[in-house]
Amino acid sequence: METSIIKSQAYGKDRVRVVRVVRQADGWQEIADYSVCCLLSGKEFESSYTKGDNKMVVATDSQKNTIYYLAKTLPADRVMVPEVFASEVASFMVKKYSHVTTCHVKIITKPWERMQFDTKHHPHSFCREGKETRWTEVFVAKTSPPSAAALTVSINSGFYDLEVLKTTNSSFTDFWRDELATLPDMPDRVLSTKVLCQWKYVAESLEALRQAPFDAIFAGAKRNTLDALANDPRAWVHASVQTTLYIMADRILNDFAAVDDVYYALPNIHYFPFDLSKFGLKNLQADAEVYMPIADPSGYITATVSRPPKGRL
Ligand SMILES: O=c1[nH]c(=O)c2[nH]c(=O)[nH]c2[nH]1
Repeated sequence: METSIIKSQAYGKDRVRVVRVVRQADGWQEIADYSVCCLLSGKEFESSYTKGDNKMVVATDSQKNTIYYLAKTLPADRVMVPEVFASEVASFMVKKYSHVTTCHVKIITKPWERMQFDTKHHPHSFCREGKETRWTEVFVAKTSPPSAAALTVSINSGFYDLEVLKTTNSSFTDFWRDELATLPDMPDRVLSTKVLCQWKYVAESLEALRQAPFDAIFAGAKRNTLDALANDPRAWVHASVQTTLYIMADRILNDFAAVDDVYYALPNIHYFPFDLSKFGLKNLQADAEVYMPIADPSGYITATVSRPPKGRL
């Protein structure tokens, strides 16, 4: 006789690859290319885990079908923005099935960029530039007591794998010194990182959330990340990865009221000047020109940044 209890459960389909094309009469076409994960939870699924009873199980195959069905039947503007499409899928599941209490939808996008020839954008051809990957994660839940009419929603979005490098105007000096510290002060160094940036949206309702400028926020988060790293004129911003991270996040919070907090994970991928003194060559500190990138280990600098409590919207 089994005595264990289910503490939590969620099941569904992962890596549902769906591509939606929007064709305009003048030949201009848009593409959205997604990998979708859809997971359902609810008390009534417990017996499928504990008793071999599948009666309440919405097959993961049906969940996959629903994603394609919605990609076809929803108006294009509810499919082409990943946050909006994820919200549509999640709220559809929660509303359609009375025994589904929460639905979690994650979308990873494939960033096709429109081809450009002599500054002219091509109407229907795209290429993959191999840059960052945009993703979003939506949770829709029935409020308690459960009611299909009232849903709570939360959205996290972000991007990862934005690889950047700068060859000067980054430093790391005046850090804690003790018998375990061997790193010399680095008043100027190569800085390289692979940015993971994610942000949380604030909204009263699904309807209010639909108004958020998701695409502009994604573009702004990326722009602020690059601009803070490359162009911020204040020397202290470049004193460490920590300070640069803080300024990146602060800029996003200042630019976008719909963003509640911003999380960054910035690996500090070390590029150490190679010591060539044995060959009579100066290549350290101010003489550094030849570097050895170190795959492992890397630094790993993270923080979540938000507005101060009273300054929140
Ligand atoms: O920007 C940096 N922050 C650190 O905390 C750190 N630690 C380290 O060894 N190098 C660096 N660089």
